[in-house]
Amino acid sequence: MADRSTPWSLGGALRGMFAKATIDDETWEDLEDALIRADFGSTITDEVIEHLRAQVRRFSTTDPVDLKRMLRETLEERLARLNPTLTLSARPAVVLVVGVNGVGKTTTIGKFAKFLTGHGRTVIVGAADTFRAAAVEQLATWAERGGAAIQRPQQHGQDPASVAFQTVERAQREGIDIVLIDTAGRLQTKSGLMDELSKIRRVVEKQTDIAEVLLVLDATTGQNGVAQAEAFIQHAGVTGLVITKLDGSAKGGFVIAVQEKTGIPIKLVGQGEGIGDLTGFTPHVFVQKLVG
Ligand SMILES: Nc1nc2c(ncn2[C@@H]2O[C@H](COP(=O)(O)OP(=O)(O)OP(=O)(O)O)[C@@H](O)[C@H]2O)c(=O)[nH]1
Repeated sequence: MADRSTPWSLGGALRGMFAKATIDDETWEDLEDALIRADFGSTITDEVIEHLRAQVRRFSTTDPVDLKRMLRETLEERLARLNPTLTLSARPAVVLVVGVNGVGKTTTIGKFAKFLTGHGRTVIVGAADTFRAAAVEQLATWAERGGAAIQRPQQHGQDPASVAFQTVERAQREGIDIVLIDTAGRLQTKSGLMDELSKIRRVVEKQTDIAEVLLVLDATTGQNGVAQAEAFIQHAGVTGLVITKLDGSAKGGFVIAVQEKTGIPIKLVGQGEGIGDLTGFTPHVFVQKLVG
């Protein structure tokens, strides 16, 4: 993760508590407040506190430094229950990128392309959000910055599934390693959107397996954003989450809550508007920055 100040860190909220000589009632109240404010949600907060109280009793410690270490271990253990590794070994590996408008899908595709080309992979982006010409142009700009080729719709409003098909076909013909397909975030109806996604899936699956379906979520919207993305979680066969805009969020606990709530692993994290501001997700590194 980029080395910069993290607004989502619990460091400030926990500082007073860990500066004390011993663990007391106030320590537990402060910890609970800090977790709730960071958007862990009440269930995870209660479970974490209960687990830590039991640990503190078990090891008969009164030292806040021990408590801090236990907090890190507990959060890391919870985050590490799911595997954050991207499965991109197929040739080509096809990745569908889904999510509601405005969460940072286009930007994420550009950053992800850059990340992959930086690791020596060749990438093509498919513009399967075909109804907004401006969206195609914006995607083309990001694809170019990421060092990726782009498959554009041949006419306005072309069937998104046919653009996806042509993108995969071109990757197969030209020996391109990774296909990133941008999809629409908003249609008239949710069922229309889900039908469109299933059609893309059906068409592509005739050509090759789909390697990943990545759902992009905006960290600044917290739990509300998860509710908005519910249809994707239910129907789109999501294999991984991308959390964007973590740099502008004070809700570090959202990262843990969202993974537990959806049961889907976080695979990428965006922390800025620059092309280099996307990294893989490493629970150990994340928790170090979260707890301090
Ligand atoms: N600070 C910050 N801003 C981000 C991040 N990712 C995306 N953004 C910004 O969020 C806004 C929306 O990003 P887009 O990539 O256009 O989002 P989209 O989901 O494709 O939206 P539509 O094009 O409307 O479908 C842009 O202003 C981006 O610069 C991030 O990790 N951090």
